[in-house]
Amino acid sequence: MTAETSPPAQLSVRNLSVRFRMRGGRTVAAVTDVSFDLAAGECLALVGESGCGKSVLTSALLGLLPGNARTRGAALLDGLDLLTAGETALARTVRGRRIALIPQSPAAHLTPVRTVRSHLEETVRELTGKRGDEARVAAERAAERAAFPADHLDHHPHELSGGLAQRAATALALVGDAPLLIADEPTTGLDRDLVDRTVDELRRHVDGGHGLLVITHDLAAAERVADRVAVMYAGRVVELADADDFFGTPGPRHPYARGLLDALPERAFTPIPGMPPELDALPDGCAFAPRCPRADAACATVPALTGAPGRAVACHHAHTHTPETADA
Ligand SMILES: Nc1ncnc2c1ncn2[C@@H]1O[C@H](COP(=O)(O)OP(=O)(O)OP(=O)(O)O)[C@@H](O)[C@H]1O
Repeated sequence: MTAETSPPAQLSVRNLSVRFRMRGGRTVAAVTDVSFDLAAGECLALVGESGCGKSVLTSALLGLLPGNARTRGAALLDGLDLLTAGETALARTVRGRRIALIPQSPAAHLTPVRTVRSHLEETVRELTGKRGDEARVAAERAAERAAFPADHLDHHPHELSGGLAQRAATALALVGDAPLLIADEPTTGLDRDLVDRTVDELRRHVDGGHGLLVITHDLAAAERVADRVAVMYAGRVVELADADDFFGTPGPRHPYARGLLDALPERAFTPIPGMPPELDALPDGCAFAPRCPRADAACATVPALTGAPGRAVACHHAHTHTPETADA
């Protein structure tokens, strides 16, 4: 898809950076210069190894960063800059209403003394104004969509397995019908059948016109749900690709993204050697260079992300996608 034919962005993130100030003057560069657009009716999957900044990025969008964080850049949601909107606007008009979140640790977001039904009905009342039977039906419908079993609706959070808490969190996020959904590892703790069921429900949500930013380690789930994929490494987006090209032919262009796919058991099952860098001690040039088979002197400078939104890459030695050299 070229920039000219792209649908209008619902969420437009521009040069977003997040820094944490630590004791002793250390700075953690958790997110650096991230830019992407997300349209209504589109799913973007954010993938990358643990600690690369995926959750910090979503916390920044929702105004949920701790006090030692500093942000730069912009994140426009239908024109409202989420980074400068202020806590009152975010709490009253954004969280739950314009952006719903499936959080990474759902059990921690449920109140221990209340049942799942009570959580769901209260959220329905608060976000939609429905009352009584109407609220009950809407709550049960959301539970069903999230594959949360009706006979567990009157259970308390401590009575739920990790997988059930995950599905309760998904139901809660669907209830308000927010135009944008952010799902942070929505399939953790689910077996493969339930992963597929959850992912397919999320896809239906997208096909109904909602935007979805899904963060996942599960590349099979990403392949099933996403229109585009953003690969993060050491706080930066290093590749932004159409999902069909990325998972199929011609495949990823960034050596790190190729390594992620090659590490899958169903592919080459070859792990990427080495470890990601510490985010408070990043190298000067490309952060992937120490692990990269293609690195040379050019990698002493950080490569910019260049190219159309469906095939952008930040690498001095990206794999090329001309018909003759599709595998180069
Ligand atoms: N409050 C904080 N203070 C300092 N550093 C933080 C803070 N929160 C997160 N970080 C650091 O920011 C980096 C990015 O963390 P983040 O949780 O976004 O990674 P992630 O890609 O979501 O990982 P995972 O997939 O394991 O959730 C990590 O190095 C983490 O230690």
